Amino acid sequence: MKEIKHFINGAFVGSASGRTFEDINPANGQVIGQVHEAGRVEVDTAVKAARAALKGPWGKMSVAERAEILHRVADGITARFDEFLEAECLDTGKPKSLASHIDIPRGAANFKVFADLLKNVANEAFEMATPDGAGALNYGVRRPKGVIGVISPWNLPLLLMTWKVGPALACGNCVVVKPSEETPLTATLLGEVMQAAGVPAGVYNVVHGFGGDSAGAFLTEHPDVDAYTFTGETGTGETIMRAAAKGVRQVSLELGGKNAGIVFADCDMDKAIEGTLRSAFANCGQVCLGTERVYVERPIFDEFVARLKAGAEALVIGPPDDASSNFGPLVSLKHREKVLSYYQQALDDGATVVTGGSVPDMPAHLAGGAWVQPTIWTGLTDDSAVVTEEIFGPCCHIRPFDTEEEAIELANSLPYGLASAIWTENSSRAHRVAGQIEAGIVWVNSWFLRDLRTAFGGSKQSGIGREGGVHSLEFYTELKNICVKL
Ligand SMILES: NC(=O)C1=CN([C@@H]2O[C@H](COP(=O)(O)OP(=O)(O)OC[C@H]3O[C@@H](n4cnc5c(N)ncnc54)[C@H](O)[C@@H]3O)[C@@H](O)[C@H]2O)C=CC1
Ligand SMILES: O=C(O)/C=C/C=C(\O)C(=O)O
Repeated sequence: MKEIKHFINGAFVGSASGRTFEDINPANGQVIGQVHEAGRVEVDTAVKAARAALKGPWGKMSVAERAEILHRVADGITARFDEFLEAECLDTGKPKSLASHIDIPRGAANFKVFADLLKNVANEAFEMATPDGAGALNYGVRRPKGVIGVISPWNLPLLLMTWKVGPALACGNCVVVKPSEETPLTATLLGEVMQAAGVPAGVYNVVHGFGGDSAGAFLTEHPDVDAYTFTGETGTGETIMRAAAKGVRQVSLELGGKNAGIVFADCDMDKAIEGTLRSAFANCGQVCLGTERVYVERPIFDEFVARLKAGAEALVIGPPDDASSNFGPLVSLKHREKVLSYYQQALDDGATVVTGGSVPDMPAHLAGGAWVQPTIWTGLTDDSAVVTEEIFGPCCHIRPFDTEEEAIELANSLPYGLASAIWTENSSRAHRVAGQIEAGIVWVNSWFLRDLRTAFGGSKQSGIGREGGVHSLEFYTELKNICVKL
C-alpha cells in the first residue's frame, strides 16, 4: 500500500504519532494509499524549517537566481507530466483529457509566470523638496513577507496550490502547504521536483491532515507563520481569518461563489450554450467560478433550456482513463451526499427537473465511485436554497428575465460576488452590465479564460484580496519606503 508522507525540510517524513488516514479514489471507491496525519509537532517542525530557510540562502538569493530555480521547477513538472496527471486523476477522478489541458500545464505555468514577473517589476520612487533646498529621495523596496501558510482545496489541487506557492517563492518567501485531505498526491510529488530543481531544504514544506483539530488548524494557530493564503469554503475562510487575527497576520482568501450567468436574447446562442455547459459541468461542477444560476432573457428561454439539456445529456460520464469521457465523479462520497441533498431539496421545493437529478448507472467496477448526473432545473423561486447556496456540483437552475435591470438585480442579489458570465453580441450592453455586476471577475462571451497577470479574487463574502500578476506581489511582499535626505 502506498504511503504518503509529509515533506519537511527537504525530506519525506512520517508522523510521530503514527496516525494515518485513507486516500480514496473517487472513481471507484478504492483506497489509493495511507496518508500520514500531521500533529502539532510536524507542523511546528515544518514552520521552523521554513523560518530557518528564510534566513539561509533562499532569503539572500537574487531575484534572477530564484527565477532560474523556479523555471527548473516548472520544467520538472513538465518532465514528469504523466506522473502528475496520473496522481491528480487518481485523487480527483477527473478526466485525463481535462487535467492534461488545465491542471498540470497551469501547475507549471504558475511558477514560470511569477518568476518572470518578479524580474520585470519596478518599485515606486518619489523625489521630494525639503526646506534646505537639497531635497530627498524616497524609494520602495520589497522584501519577502516571511513564512506563508498555504491551505488549498481539492477541486484543482495542483493548479490552486501552485497558484499560491509560485508567487510566494518567487517573492522569496518560504511556505508550509496543507493540501486538502482529499487530494494529497500532487503536493507530495512536487516535493521531489523541488529537490531535483535545487530548491533549498525548508523552502517548500507539505504537511498532510484535515482542517479543524488537525494540520489545518495547527498551521493557522501557529504563531510563527506570517500570512495565510486560502481557497475554499466561506465558513472555513472565516475560521482561518479568526485564527490569523491573533498576531495580526494577513490573509488572502478566495472563497465560495454562487455565480450567475446572464444570457441576453441577442447572444450568439452556440457560444452561450457551449460556455454555459462548461461553466456548469466542467470538473463535475467543482469550480468556484462555475455557473449555478443562469438567467435567460424570456424570448430565448425555451430554446436555451432545450439546447442546454441536449448538451448536458451528451456529456460522456466515465473514469479518468476513458479517452471519450468528459465528465468524472465528484471528489468523494461525502461531497456527493451534500450535492444529492440539494437534488432532493430541489424536488421538495417544486423544481422542474429538466435533466438528471440522480445517480447514474455505472458498471460494477465503478459502482463504489462518487458519480452523479449533470442536472438542470427550472421553476424554483429566488429564495430556494438551491438557488442561493453554493452546491459545488454539476448543476444549475435556469430562470427567465425580462429587462437588463432585472437581470443585474438578480445577479447581485446574493452575499457572494466571485464571478459572472454575460452572453450578448451588443458590446455597449456588455460593458454596461459588466460594470454593474458585483463580482471580482466578469467574463463576456467566455468563461474561465485566464490571463495570469490579471487580478483574481472575489468581492462580498467570496473573499478578501486579489492574487494574480502584481496583486500577488502585493500580498507576498512587504513594501518598505526608504527616505534619503540628500
Ligand atoms: N475552490 C473552492 O472554492 C472550494 C469550495 N469548496 C466548498 O466547500 C465545501 C466543503 O468542502 P471542504 O473540502 O470541507 O472545503 P474547505 O474549504 O473546508 O477545505 C479546504 C481546505 O481547508 C482546510 N480546512 C478546513 N477547515 C479548516 C480549519 N478549521 N483550519 C484550517 N484549514 C481548514 C481543508 O483541510 C482543506 O485543505 C464544498 O462543498 C464546496 O462548497 C470546497 C473546496 C474548494
Ligand atoms: O484559474 C485560477 O487561478 C483558479 C481557478 C479556480 C478556482 O479558484 C477554484 O475553483 O477555486
